[in-house]
Amino acid sequence: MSVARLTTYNFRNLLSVAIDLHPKLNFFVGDNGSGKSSLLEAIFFLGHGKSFRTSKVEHLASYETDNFVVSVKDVNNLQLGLSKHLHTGVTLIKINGERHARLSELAKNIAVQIVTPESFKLFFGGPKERRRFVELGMFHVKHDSSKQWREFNRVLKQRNACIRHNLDKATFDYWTSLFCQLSEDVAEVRNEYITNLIAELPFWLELLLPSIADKVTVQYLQGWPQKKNLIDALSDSHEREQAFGYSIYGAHKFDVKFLIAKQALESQLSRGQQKLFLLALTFAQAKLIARVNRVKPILLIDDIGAELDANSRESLSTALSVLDCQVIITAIEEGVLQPFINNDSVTNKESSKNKYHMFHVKHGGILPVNNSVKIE
Ligand SMILES: Nc1ncnc2c1ncn2[C@@H]1O[C@H](COP(=O)(O)OP(=O)(O)OP(=O)(O)O)[C@@H](O)[C@H]1O
Repeated sequence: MSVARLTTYNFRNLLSVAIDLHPKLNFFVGDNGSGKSSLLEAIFFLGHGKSFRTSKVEHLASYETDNFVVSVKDVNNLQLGLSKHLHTGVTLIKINGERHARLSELAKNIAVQIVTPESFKLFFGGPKERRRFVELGMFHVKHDSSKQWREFNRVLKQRNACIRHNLDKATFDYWTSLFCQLSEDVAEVRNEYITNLIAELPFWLELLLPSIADKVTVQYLQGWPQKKNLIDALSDSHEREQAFGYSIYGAHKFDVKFLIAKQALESQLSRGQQKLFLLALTFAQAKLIARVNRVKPILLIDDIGAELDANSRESLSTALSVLDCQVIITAIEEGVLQPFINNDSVTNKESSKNKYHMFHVKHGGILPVNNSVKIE
């Protein structure tokens, strides 16, 4: 999907927004605290039903308001809307005016990916961000995986309760057996997804980080020792589990490791290079989502100037032109956008006017900049 019109109401500090977006390239420029990330957050919220920076959805409503709305329309007039009423807790999902019960219905029409300065810093630290990244991709590529994942988490909770309360052996064995089976199932689906993702990666690394492209290896760690059955690994670690009070192995403990010439990526690459690596991975995921789901993702890049020098932004601009998705970029200074604005392959060659849309963001208000012409 490519958003033609975005409207928001009572979202963070944004004044009521109703703007027309370019099908490919959009820039939002403004000072710190003007509302740029809030705008990306609104689009992200529509794609995921949650924020990328807080787990408290109530924080998304403008101060002293009780509800907020985000809706979009594409060029074919497909309308998607998501609103939240804080007082009742009700989330309203609408597709072409009709109510739907599940977010997965929205996800069939819209896929949103985001890269922020924080996401790249976290990505190469602990496993939490990498798990979130993989889960996001699987949500769009393997629709049944959400159901399987919910069931897995239900069983994990039961098994953890057995460990914590030291329940009888029969009950414990029952939940352990179910837990192992579901872990194996989840790990298999995930393995297939990660294999497909890794296959897309070299192309984007060649564009963004050519000097290390042929030195990268990616390892999928399933969540328990690779050479052991989960049931054996669990029984060998029974005492440790009891000391911790939760399941120390299983599909929830998966991770993905990135190595450069067999060394951990974070010890080999500079911060800017790590950001380019995460972008390459995000583009690989976007391509996979577009291929399998037949919905082109919308890519949000917050604060494009952070960590990237002019050469890196140049390479990124070339990669974006190949990606062929709608991209929404924020920046504090207009100057950092030059490589994107001047790249003729990124922008529409047929018309020098309809290259991109640029907006200035100020105190929550969003103003289109004149020379970025609206698509009629
Ligand atoms: N629920 C809310 N209602 C109204 N204003 C809010 C709410 N939550 C946050 N704000 C304010 O919204 C402003 C915009 O924040 P936002 O993160 O979107 O800025 P930004 O333009 O991305 O800034 P930066 O360049 O520093 O990242 C901040 O000043 C913040 O205090």
